[in-house]
Amino acid sequence: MAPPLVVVTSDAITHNDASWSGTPSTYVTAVAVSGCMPVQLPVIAQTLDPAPLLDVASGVLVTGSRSNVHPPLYGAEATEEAGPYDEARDRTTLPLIRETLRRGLPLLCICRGVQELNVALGGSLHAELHEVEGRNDHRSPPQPDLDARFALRHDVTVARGGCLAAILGDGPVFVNSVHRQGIDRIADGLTVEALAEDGTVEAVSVTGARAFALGVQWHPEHWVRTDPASKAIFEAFADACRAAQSARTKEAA
Ligand SMILES: N[C@@H](CCC(=O)NCCCC(=O)O)C(=O)O
Repeated sequence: MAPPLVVVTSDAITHNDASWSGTPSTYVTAVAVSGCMPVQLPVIAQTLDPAPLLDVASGVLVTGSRSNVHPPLYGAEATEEAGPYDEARDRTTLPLIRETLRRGLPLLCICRGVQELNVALGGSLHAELHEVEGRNDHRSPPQPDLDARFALRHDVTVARGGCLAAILGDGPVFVNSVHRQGIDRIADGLTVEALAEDGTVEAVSVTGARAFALGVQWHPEHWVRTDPASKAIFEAFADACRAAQSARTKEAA
């Protein structure tokens, strides 16, 4: 059987003075090394309806990005300081998340992706997490060495008996941290799956989802080949995508 198709989100970027749509290769590579075929959903000025792609896909990966979710989408003010923004991405990913869940397709959301998941379902974000009383600074110092920027840096506590515990076990997990924003008001349809020691929500699942539906604030894609927890998350997602593909094949028979 051909590998399951996994939709991977993109960002609106500028490259060689032109508008491009793209995503870091680490996300595409993590999907591929997990045995699935990544298919990038482009972000352009005209909002694309993902339905034709979701009709043949077996999963969706919503990637991280330096850009921030546009604050009016969760009732906050779009100040210049709270940017950069990527409204074209927001217009693409929020409906994509809701449609993926409606169809019961596997969904993995990473960093900006978990923030989009929370906003798509009605939650809100802290724009500057490090300025919130009692919270740590979850940013990674900007540096050209990606392995240093995405180095594993702090423990998160996995909620006992939850979806993430079924993948990683109940103990602490050592993760990286490359985010300035974080979940504030958690959407009604989400269950907390992991917390940082300062109370920051580090992972959620979609309550009662028909398939794998997990969001993590850290970046398992970066260490998918070498870090057991990172690999386990992508393997569990890929297994869910293979199951979705098999179910679609049986339905079509
Ligand atoms: N912009 C959001 C989400 C952060 C995120 O997805 N980080 C990915 C890596 C960004 C980089 O390459 O620096 C936030 O800041 O919370």
